[in-house]
Formats: sequence, C-alpha cells, structure tokens
Amino acid sequence: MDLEAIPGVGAKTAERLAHLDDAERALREGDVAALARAPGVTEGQAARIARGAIRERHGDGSRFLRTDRARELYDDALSLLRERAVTDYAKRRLETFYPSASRSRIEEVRAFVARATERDPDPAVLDALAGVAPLTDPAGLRVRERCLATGDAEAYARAERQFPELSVELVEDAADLAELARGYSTVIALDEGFAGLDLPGDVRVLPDAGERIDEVLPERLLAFFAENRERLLAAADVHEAAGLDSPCGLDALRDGLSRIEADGTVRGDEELGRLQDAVSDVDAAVSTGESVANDRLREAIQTRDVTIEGADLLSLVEQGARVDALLDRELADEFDEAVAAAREHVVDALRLRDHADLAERAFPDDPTFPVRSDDEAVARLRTDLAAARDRRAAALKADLAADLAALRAPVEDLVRDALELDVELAVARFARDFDCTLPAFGGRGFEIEGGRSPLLDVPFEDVEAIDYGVDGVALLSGVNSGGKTSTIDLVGLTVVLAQMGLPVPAERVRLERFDALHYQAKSQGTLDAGAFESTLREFGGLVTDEGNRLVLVDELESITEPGASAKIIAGILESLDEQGATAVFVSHLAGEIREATGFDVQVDGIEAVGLVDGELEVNRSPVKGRLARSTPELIVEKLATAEEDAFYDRLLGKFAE
Ligand SMILES: Nc1ncnc2c1ncn2[C@@H]1O[C@H](COP(=O)(O)OP(=O)(O)OP(=O)(O)O)[C@@H](O)[C@H]1O
Repeated sequence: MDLEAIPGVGAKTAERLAHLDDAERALREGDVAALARAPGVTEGQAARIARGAIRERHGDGSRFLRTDRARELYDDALSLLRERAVTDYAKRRLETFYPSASRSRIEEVRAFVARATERDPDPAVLDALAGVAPLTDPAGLRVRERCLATGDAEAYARAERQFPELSVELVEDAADLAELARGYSTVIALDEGFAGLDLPGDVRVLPDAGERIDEVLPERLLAFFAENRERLLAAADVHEAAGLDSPCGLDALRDGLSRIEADGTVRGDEELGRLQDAVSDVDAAVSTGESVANDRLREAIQTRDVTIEGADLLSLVEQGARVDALLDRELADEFDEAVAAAREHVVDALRLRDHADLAERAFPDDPTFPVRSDDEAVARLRTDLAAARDRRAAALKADLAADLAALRAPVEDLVRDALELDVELAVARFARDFDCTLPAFGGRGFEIEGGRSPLLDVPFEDVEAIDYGVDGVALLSGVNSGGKTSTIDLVGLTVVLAQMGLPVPAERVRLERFDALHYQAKSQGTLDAGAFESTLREFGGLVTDEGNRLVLVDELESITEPGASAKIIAGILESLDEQGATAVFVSHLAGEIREATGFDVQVDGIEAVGLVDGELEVNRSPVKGRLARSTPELIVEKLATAEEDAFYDRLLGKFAE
C-alpha cells in the first residue's frame, strides 16, 4: 500500500507508519490507537491520517464543509458524539466520521450505525469502559542477569536488534563463555558450535533464540501483561457486561494476570520467596552464626580450668603457637560444637536446602577464637544463592510466559473490540438522547419532519419540533427571536449528520445527497467597504462553483444598507436558482428582496400566533409561502386593536400598503 497516497501523509509520516506491524489494517479499520503507536504520531494526527485513508478508499477528495459556520456545525456534531464516549480512544475515533459527498462512505457508516444503535448502553458496560485504554508496549525494560553470546558478527547485530533488553556479547571460545557464566546467571549462546561443551554455570545453546523470544526473554511478555493489567481486566469486564464474544478465555486471562506482580515478576512462589529472602539475609545470618559460636566458646572457656604441663607450655611458646592451638588441643570438642552451631544457625535462618554444604564452608574447621566466617566462602554462598534465585525466577517467568503467550494476540482484539464498542455506544446514546432516525437520501433539497435541534440554549425536552423543507431557493422570514437562525442551524446540522452517515434528530428526514454545505452566519454589523467587497467575492465564488450545494445564509442584509442589500441578495438568489442549488436565506427584508428578484422566489415565514403577556407566541415551523409579519407590525396591530386611536390605525395602514 502506498502510504503517501493518503491525503495528509507525507514521506516522513509514511516512514513512521511503516514501523507498525500492520499499518494497512489499522488504516482500513480507522484504528486510531494502532496508528498512534507509530513513533512520533500523536493521537490527533492518527485521527487525521485515518480520515485521510477513508477518503482515499472512497475516492472522496472533495471538501464538504465550505465555510466557518459549516465547520462549526460539524464541530458541534462531533462534540455531541464525543460527550457520549467514555474512552479517549473513542473520542478520537469519532473524529474519523466526517460529512462526505461519497455515497459509499455514507453507506459504510450507515451500516456501522445500524449495528451501533442495536447496542444497549448499559451503565455496567460504561463503568467498565472507564478502565479501558489502548494497550501500550513497556519501554526501557532491561534484563541484567541474562546475556546472549555469539562469535558471529551478523548474529551479533541481529541479536542486538531483536533483544534490545539483553546484553549481547561477542565471544571467541568456550573460555569466554565460561567467563561470562561467572557474571550472568544464564548465558545463551547463539552458535551451534558451542553445543555439547561442559561449562560451569547455566549456559544454554539456542541458535534459534530469535524464534523463541518468549522463552529467551519471558520478561518482555510479562512486562507487557503487567503494564496493561488494569486495561485488560477492564476490557474483560466490558466483554462480560456487554455479552460480547471474547477472543480469548477470560478466566485464563484473569488467572494469568493474577500471577504477575506489577514489576513483571511472578507472584506467589514459595521457593522463589525463600531464595530471595536467603540472598538478602546471608550477611545477617552469617554474622549471627559467628555470635552463636563465639558465645558458646566464650562460655565454655570461662567455665573451664585449663591445665597444662610446663613442658608442653614451653614447647608451644617455643613454636610460636598462639593460644588457638591451645584451644584446639584443650577444647576441640567445644570448638567443633560451636562451629556446628554456627553452621546450623545459617542453614536454619536461611532455610537452606541444596546450599547447606556451601553454608557449612562459611565457617572453617580450623579453630580460631573468636570464630570468624570465611569471606570467600560467604561470597560464594551469596553468588550461588543469587544464581539459584535468578534461575528459579527465570523458570517461573518462562512457565507463565508460555501460558500467556497464547493470549498475546487475542488480547489485542479484546481491547480493540471493547474500545470499538465505546464508539458504537457513543453513537447509540446520541441516537437515543436526541430521538434520532436514519435519514433517507433522494429527491431534491431537504424535508425535515419533527426536527429538534440539540444545539439550542433550552433543555432538549423543551425544544419544539419543527417541520421544514425546501426544494430550490427560499427566503425565510419571521418575527424577531422566532427561531429563524435556529431553523437553519437545524437544517445545517441535520445535513452534516446525514452526510456523516449518522442518524439525525428528527422524526423523519429526506434529503438530496449534497456535494457541499455553505453556511454564511449572520455578520456582527455593517461591514466596511473592504470586508463588504470580500464577502461579495465569496458569493461570487459560491455561485460559480460546481455541484449541488446547500446554501444557508443568515441575515446577509446586515452587511450593508437595507436598500442595497435587498438588490444584492436578489441577484445572488437568481444565480443560485439558475444553478438548481438548494438555498435558504434568512432575512428581515424578505418582502423587499422578493420585489427585487427576477423569479418567483419562495418566501416562508415563522409566524407569531399572538402576544401573550408581552411575549410573542410563535409557531416555530416555517409556514410555506407565507411572508411572516414582523414584530413591529404585530405590536402596532395590537395597539390599534386595543386603543381607539387614529394614530395607530394610520401606522397599521402603512404596513398594508
Ligand atoms: N424550536 C425551538 N424550540 C424551543 N425554543 C426555540 C426554538 N427555536 C428557537 N427557540 C428559542 O428562541 C430563541 C431565538 O431563536 P433564534 O435566534 O433562532 O431566532 P431568530 O428568529 O433567528 O432571531 P433574530 O430575528 O433575532 O435573528 C432561541 O435562542 C431559543 O431559545
């Protein structure tokens, strides 16, 4: 796959993605987490890359959102979805949904939505999802008690690449290997030529070490499971709570995870614990052993009268013998007992079994007083115990790694499925929360029945449903605050969601598959000459664009003086009408614009049905073909009816002219 063919992927990003095991799958499935595992690729970039890959797959190169306000509506739609996702992954993954003009892309998402909306957003599942996150590869693992050894430069380079966690040593002969075995608990020789040698220590010959990674370096697998333990347990809970088919046995996974400590060592082995304690207690046990022996001897000496004949004493002194020799001669039994007691103490205190011999050697047979341990023998005991501890730990790790190895690939799916479920549940919750339906594509323009915008400043349950449809070009008139802007917002949001392939907040919607959405928001006041000119240029570009567009424009008249605006808007409407575009222009000057337009432009109106306590009561659904009366007209009418005053009648008459 040519990664650089994906929009937004340059040579550098392509190179980064090439580090992934399966970049193609990740791109195909929009797996943002897998893409973000590429070195130097952030989650935000990963979402953009995934979106680019989708576009490429559907040959969808066009931009659908053509204005800032159109993009804002998309952002709003995304926020509504993202708020309903639990995991950061799902929030990112939702960004791969975008409004598209491509039929196949829209169909693809609609198929996803059909699955998603069947999901039940059970609170137990949402709770469990809180602990799920993409799996990570532990960094900085270093194993110091084991090394690889080879005499071959190529094998050396390969081993360095395959096992960055281990030291790789170059050796020439068996003597070199033996030397290494003194410093490492285990030496793994990579050359067949070393087979059959009888070397001290733990030296193994494994020419195919590169294919037996879990055996040679179980720490890598264990560190992976230790580091991801909480996420895996949470993903297992999600599968159970949601009743999803699991790609691996959840009990076996939980059991395996319960056997690893957070640091990747194996939990709960009595023998390993014994050896660990023994290594750390050697010095203390030996020194207590010395005290035990010396206390005994001291006592024996104190309670003993030593008789020695003068000739013997003389001969001892002449030989230069120390008092120890005297002890040897006189207290041989006591001395033996004292040393035996010291040895017994060490063997007991360290709970030694196979190392009892070595422990005995820690106290020399030759009598001395005070009794002193043999430093060399103690060092040997310490080294041997440490090697036994490391061998035991390595064997346990290898056993557990062998059990967990079968789960390594399935847990990737386990977590991915849980995270994808979160994406589906976010869509399902969005659809439920806003009473959504899947829209139907076809015909011209759009037709919304019972549409309720989730973007209003009132609680969703208080939003009044709107029916509105336009086929061609229309002016939308209406009283102040009647809901004109809200109506075109609803139209824009509905079209954006529909073309993302998502359900829309309405009872029923039919729409044409548009190529682009232009939404011109209300300007904040009269524009200066320069800004006015550039706005006109934008419309100039808009009316010469190709394709079937939906154009939504809010009170364009506010950009300049009313008389001129009406003429300009009329001209724009004519051009759009000639092109067969669908357009809704919200305006307070609908009457004037209609006058100035060279075709019979449709005018719809959001009408006030009356004034209640000084407040307008509004029918939020635009009435087709009706120019809505303005708020001032309604107030004048009210005054004219209430007060018998010719002045108000005159004003009202002006509206009728
Ligand atoms: N369908 C609806 N259901 C409930 N409330 C609505 C609805 N539509 C609009 N409103 C309320 O009316 C307010 C005004 O709506 P909006 O700004 O769309 O009116 P407008 O006709 O564009 O006003 P203006 O003429 O001042 O531009 C909204 O802020 C909202 O509180």
